[in-house]
Amino acid sequence: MPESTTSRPATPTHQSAAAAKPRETAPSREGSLVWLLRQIALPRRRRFTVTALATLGVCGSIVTPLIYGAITNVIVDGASGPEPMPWSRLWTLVGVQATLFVAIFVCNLSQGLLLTSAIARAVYGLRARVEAKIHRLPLRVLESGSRGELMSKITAHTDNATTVVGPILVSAPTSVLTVVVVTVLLFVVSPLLAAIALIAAPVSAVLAVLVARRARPHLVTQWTTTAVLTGHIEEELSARRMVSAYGAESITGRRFDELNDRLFGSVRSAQWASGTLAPLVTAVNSAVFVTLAVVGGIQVIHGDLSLGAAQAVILLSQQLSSGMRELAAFYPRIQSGSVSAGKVREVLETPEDDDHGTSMNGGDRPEAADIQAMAIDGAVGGVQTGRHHRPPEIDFDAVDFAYDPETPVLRGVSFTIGSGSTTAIVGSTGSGKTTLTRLLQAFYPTDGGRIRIDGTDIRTLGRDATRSAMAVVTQEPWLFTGTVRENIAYGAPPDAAEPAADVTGADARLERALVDGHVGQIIAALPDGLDTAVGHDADNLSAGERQLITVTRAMAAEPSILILDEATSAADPRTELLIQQALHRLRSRTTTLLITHRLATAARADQIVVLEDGQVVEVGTHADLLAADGLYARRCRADVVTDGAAVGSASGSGAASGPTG
Ligand SMILES: Nc1ncnc2c1ncn2[C@@H]1O[C@H](COP(=O)(O)OP(=O)(O)OP(=O)(O)O)[C@@H](O)[C@H]1O
Repeated sequence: MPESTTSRPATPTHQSAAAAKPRETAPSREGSLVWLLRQIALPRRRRFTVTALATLGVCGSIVTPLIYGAITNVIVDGASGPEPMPWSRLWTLVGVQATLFVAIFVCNLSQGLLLTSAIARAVYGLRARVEAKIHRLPLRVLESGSRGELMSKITAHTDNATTVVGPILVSAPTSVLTVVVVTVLLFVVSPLLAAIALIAAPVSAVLAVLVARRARPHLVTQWTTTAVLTGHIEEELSARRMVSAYGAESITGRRFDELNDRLFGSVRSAQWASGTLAPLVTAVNSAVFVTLAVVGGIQVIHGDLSLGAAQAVILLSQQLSSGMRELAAFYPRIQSGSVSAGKVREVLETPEDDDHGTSMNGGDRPEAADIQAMAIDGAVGGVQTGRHHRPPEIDFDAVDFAYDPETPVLRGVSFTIGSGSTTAIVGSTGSGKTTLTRLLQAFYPTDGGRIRIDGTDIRTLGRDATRSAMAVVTQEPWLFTGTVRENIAYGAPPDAAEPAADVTGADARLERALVDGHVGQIIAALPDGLDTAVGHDADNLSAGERQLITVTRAMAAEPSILILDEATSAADPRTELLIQQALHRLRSRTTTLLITHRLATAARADQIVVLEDGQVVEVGTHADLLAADGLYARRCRADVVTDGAAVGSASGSGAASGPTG
């Protein structure tokens, strides 16, 4: 739902690296292509029509040299023989030839159009499947891979893989058909000339294999480097201010140059390798062509062959060589396509979250309808409509978790957040606070223990039902390209079940959130108010403004569970107070998990959980914890010393009195 950005760059771990490797061995080249054709699966009738049209086109083209030959013979006989010129026969042949040209044109054109549109549709579907799959991949897989590589798989590799579909389905079979039929015809017309013409075939095939073998490693390097370069540029753009601040342009520039050089080298080598094929095959064919012309001419002089037949042989041999050239060029293309098909396959065959298969709990997972009913009843909330009656209770029960099996992050964490209450998690850096929120959002399964929402294990609820109840605001607010209004309304979409009927409801939620979020003043100061465009990095807004907009978006969602992870860290104390007051008003409808380093903020929560080194060391209200004089109390005293600001005494606890947030 509204926001689920994580605030920390991914740290690859042993476990995640293993998870990122979807298969031990890369799929075989043939395997990838067969797999790709299965994915593309053009409709049978369309395939049949395209094949029939292509076959007719090829047959028409093959017949034309024979008709040319017949026309030549009629003219030669009519001009030099005793009989007068058979004009009607000549015009008939010319008419047949002209009709054939038109028919070939129509067949080739309609075949090309039908095939192109069918492939474009199939690619559209394939790209959509890859995109949808990305959302179902376990987070570990996404965290461990490079973003550039993933982007390449979704865009460039998907496109490149599908460029081989047309050649596999149509060009290659029609080229084979041309070569076979032309060879047979050549043998019928003149076995000697046919044998000479065929010399080119094995030579071209051997050349194609040798060239493709040389090109393949360069193609692989080209694709891998393109992916790394894309990732590097993306990273450079998103961190451009930091890069400038540290004067690190030369460092990133050097890395860019290095990758650019590598890409240039691999592209040049791949093109050098595959570029030699066409001229080599053409040279072989030219030699064969000259030989045919000489031998055919001698046969005509000796009267062993008519002039028309010799002409037909030469034209047929041209068709033979162009068919073979196409087949030779097909091989490197297949190589490049198969590399890309393998990459796309890797994504689509990566095992998904358990959640999308069977529940870890086996058979006791509720049906979708049950979950919906629970959501409407308020059991798992109803973020989008605010239909829930009672915010849920959340129970962390002996939760263990590790990103990397060697390094436990959470150990036996247990605490309960009462319905409609606010629990603040405090603890040192790296103690596991954000990790707790990620587990609650079902981004990772727990290694031990349970997390329950109103008594139901979230693994039983399923990922989507669990998250549908939540709104999350992190310390690094995520805004998408659009207007401020769209960014806030993202949290309050119309009811999916009745979108038309709920437009007013969504508007009302948006208005309410604007008032509650206290963003009115800020929005009024923006050039176009609510319609101010927000760029990708929201550079035109301050960090505090961005946070305020994301908090407002979360409010517009009217969630039954609200997760605030250092959500107001960039806001000034007055703005923070306003946000806290607004969040306080949500309290009766929302169960809140609040992560903060500001103890003054934590002090106002109903319950404070102190986390140290992945373990709960203290739980209680601000007053309880001060009275216990443990770690929390010591931190409060240290805060007073360092900040000069009192967090609050036991008697003045904000737990019951103040706003939360
Ligand atoms: N995606 C990840 N992969 C591997 N290790 C991670 C990942 N995210 C966090 N960690 C590690 O888990 C531990 C707990 O991190 P977490 O973000 O939960 O701490 P935190 O208490 O929220 O810290 P902070 O107060 O700095 O935000 C840290 O040691 C961190 O390095």
